[in-house]
Amino acid sequence: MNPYQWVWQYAKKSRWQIVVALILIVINSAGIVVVPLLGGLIVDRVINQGHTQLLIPYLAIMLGMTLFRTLIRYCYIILCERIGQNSLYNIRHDLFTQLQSLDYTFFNSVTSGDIMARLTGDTDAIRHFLCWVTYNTLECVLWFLTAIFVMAAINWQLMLALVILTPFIAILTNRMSKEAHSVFFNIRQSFARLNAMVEENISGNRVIRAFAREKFEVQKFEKLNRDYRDKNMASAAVSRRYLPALDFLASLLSVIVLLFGSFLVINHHMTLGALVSFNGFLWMLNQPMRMSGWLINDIQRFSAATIKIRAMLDAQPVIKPTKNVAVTPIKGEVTFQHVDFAFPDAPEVKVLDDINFTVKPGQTLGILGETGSGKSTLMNMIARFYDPTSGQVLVDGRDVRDWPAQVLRNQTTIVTQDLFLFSDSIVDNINYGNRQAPEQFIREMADIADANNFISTMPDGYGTVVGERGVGLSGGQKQRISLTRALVKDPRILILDDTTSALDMETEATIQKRLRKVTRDKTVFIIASRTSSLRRADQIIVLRHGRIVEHGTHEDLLAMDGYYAETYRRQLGLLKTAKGADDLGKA
Ligand SMILES: Nc1ncnc2c1ncn2[C@@H]1O[C@H](COP(=O)(O)OP(=O)(O)OP(=O)(O)O)[C@@H](O)[C@H]1O
Repeated sequence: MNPYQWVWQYAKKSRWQIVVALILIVINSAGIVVVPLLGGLIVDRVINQGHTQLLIPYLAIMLGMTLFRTLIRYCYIILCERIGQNSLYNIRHDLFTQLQSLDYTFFNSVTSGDIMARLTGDTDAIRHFLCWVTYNTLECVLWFLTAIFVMAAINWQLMLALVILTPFIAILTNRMSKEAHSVFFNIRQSFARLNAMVEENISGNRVIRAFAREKFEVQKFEKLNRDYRDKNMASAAVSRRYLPALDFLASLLSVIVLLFGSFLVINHHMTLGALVSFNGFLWMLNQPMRMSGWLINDIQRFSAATIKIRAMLDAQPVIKPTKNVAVTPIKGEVTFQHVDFAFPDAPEVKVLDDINFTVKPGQTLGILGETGSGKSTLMNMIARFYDPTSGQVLVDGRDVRDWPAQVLRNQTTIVTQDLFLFSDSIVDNINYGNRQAPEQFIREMADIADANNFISTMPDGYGTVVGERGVGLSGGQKQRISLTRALVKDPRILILDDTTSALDMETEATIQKRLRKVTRDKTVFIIASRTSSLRRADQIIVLRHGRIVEHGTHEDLLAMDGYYAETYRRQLGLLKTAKGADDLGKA
């Protein structure tokens, strides 16, 4: 499908408006011939033959026609704007809906700046095409054809003299179109890189300030900014090369008309009025030639934009939706059977290697492992954010690929390390997964997560609006709000990925104690680096390089005297030291 067929899918929803706009454009272009024709008649009949009584009617018709055409042009410009905006509304809708259906694999491979470029700059190029380029191109084509037809009717020899230039115009516009295509694609890529950098700079502003790297950031921006400017200059260079030539050819038309036209008038092959009319039509050939360069640029910008937008619309989620499965309530038993996993961009690196375990509803599985050992990836497989490369993940004995993703995700909640809060009120952040949650329930859950106290002391309590990504809250406060949000959703499977790492041990212990009460019938996974958070789990696994190297209860693992036991002893030792120091301080 070429870019025009693709955009037609959206534009055709306004097909009646398009038909009306087309009719109006044709009427307007036909009406354009009246003024030059009357100009010729005024010379021949009023000036040469002395029919002065005709001057006022001719002028009145000229004025009336000009007003009529202005009105008609106004109407189709409005219509084109409407068609363009409506099409764009649907394109944006499809893009955003598609964005929601894409999975982690897509977001791992595209920067948010690039996505933003598609949703803003690229859609604007399409709007400009539909709202402006279309009717201007159509006008140019119609004027050009009408002019050729009418001018040939006035004097075909003179018209033939002008046709000599046509091959040159065709060669120039064709060459310009080809060069402009790659130039605009490069501009588009450069704009996406610039956007991505600015987006990252804004999200990472705290890190930049903390490391005092503002100058470095400015230099980084300057490099991309320069690249963007240079790419735009390259586009200007294409215009510079071709537009003067097109302008020259357009001006050459006047020279040919005056030269050859005067010769025809002098030799009585043409009246002076006919030459005036002919000359009056000349701008209808000139104008399209001059405009063609600009229109080609805009068409190529549109074409480059559609490539990026269509790539996003055509992207397929790696996680395929499940078809025709009976939906039953989830109980929460989770089984991993010989699960291997590698990311698509590094298929040779096994991030998970032969993982096996079963967790029953009501049980808790603790996970310990060095950083990068695969803990978060393992958890992401339960709600099917990734599918195993081999082996099976089962929920209630059924492969997760046979559960509708919506059902699975509704009943599985992950409190991720990357705490994300919307710039909304605290209550709207908390009930994000359960909009109908009663106020009392929200407060109870907030109490369990030890969030109720600090939320109640905030200026507007639960109605307090937090900044973007939770700005204005401490790391521990964000963790507690995220935990409350997960509890309010009341899922069957709860995954806590280092959720209480920012809290002091005492608060963490209190939360864990309260949590046990509400998670009695749930399946809980706790990823933690403190063994104190894991010791009460029914089973604990230790991951190393994606493999389970230890598996059992707290006591089993201590008896094994491996990584867990060593970590436990080290942390206990630290604890004792801290307590000893505390006692010393008190003394
Ligand atoms: N999108 C990705 N593409 C390729 N490799 C990835 C991707 N995400 C993570 N990895 C790699 O997979 C491995 C496991 O990552 P994972 O986030 O699961 O570790 P983790 O044990 O949760 O670490 P941490 O304790 O630091 O959170 C790491 O080596 C990491 O570099």
